[in-house]
Amino acid sequence: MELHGIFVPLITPFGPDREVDLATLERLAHEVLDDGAAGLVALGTTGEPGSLTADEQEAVVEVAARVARERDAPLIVGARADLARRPEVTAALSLVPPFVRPGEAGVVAHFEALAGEVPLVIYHVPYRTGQELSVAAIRRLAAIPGVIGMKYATGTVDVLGDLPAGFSLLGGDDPVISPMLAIGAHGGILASAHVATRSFADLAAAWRDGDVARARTLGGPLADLSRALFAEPNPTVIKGVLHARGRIPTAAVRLPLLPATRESVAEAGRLIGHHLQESGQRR
Ligand SMILES: O=C(O)C1=N[C@H](C(=O)O)C[C@H](O)C1
Repeated sequence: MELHGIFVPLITPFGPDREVDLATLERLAHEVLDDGAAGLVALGTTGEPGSLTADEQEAVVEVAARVARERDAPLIVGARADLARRPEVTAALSLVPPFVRPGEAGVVAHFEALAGEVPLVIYHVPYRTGQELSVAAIRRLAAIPGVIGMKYATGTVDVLGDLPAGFSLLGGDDPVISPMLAIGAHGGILASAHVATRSFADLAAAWRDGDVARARTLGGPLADLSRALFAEPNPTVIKGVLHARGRIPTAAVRLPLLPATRESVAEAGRLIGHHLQESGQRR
């Protein structure tokens, strides 16, 4: 199974009392699919899963699964492997074991033991986990039956060479998605794509189709936009912007996150407003 295109890791919208707003979550999920997202991610980092109760996590996955079913869209679920055992779930997003730094052999053994019932997309994000992986280790992981892809977020663009057929490389660092797609990534998991989703989807399509001129035209402005959206811890600025644009009822986040500053939200909002106007998009 190959995963292509742009997956949006959904934020978790909160209401005035910081309660999870499931109706808004459902609308957001439909909106990004309407605008060209290839699929959804529930309970990615962007969804603040560590700040949700077990019941809230289940409710979020329930909503995402309903939308995925209705729209026949792929769904990747992070945070809890048990929630990925649903017919609507395409794969579990499974983090390289954080903090422990088990070494490459340990990481490979971990995923060999984990792979089975639910297809896995490995989330490689060394600046969060503390565990680097060489190209050789990534190739060993890609060869494990049941591992169908990797969300690659090293902060840089690395050439990984030929990976097994059916293994999907998905960029996970928003500002460098264009160069990642240029060197062969199949798509991306991008919180930035909550806004200007159509442009991110077009960027992935342009690189896939070899339309380099179009890809270059889109890649620069989208990198600037992503940098502005990540000026403070994710998803604080994105929530600020979505709120300012009337798409979610509050910009609230839960601790340990604090709301983004007015300046960061204003700067990201300015770039987004400009991009949407230029490209004739509504959101
Ligand atoms: O939620 C995710 O999955 C993502 N997490 C990354 C992060 O917060 O560092 C960013 C990426 O856009 C999606």
